[in-house]
Amino acid sequence: MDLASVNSLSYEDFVEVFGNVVEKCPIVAAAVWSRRPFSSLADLEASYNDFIDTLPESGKEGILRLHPDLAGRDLQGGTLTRESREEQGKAGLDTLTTLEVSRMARLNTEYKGHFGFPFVICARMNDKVTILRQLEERLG
Ligand SMILES: NC(=O)N[C@H]1NC(=O)NC1=O
Repeated sequence: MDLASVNSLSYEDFVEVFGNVVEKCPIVAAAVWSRRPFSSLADLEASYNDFIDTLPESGKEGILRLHPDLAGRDLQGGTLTRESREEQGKAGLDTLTTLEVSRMARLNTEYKGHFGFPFVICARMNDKVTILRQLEERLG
């Protein structure tokens, strides 16, 4: 889809295409549609970033809270979005041992109890070793 096509999308179609750029937050796409026409892909990306940056802390925390746990019940239950399924799969989180799943669940629960939102990391740029290391480091 070229830029002219993106800029000519109805807001319904724009949300259909770009609604999960921010995991489970189609409202961001619905809001960003108002900023068209986009002069480039970078401009579209910047529009997303600008919208999120202007949210109050509670709004940013709300976006984090809609992220599925890594190797969590959504992955185990097959209810991840396509994007998250691919991302978590690339990190090898879909082939953890039972013991590793339990350890992730315990650490995720501890993290959410401490911070009030889930541990969020770019899974496709990590693997199960670095993800577990980062999770433990952030818990201190
Ligand atoms: N909790 C968390 O980081 N989840 C997201 N990260 C990612 O790359 N894919 C996800 O599902």
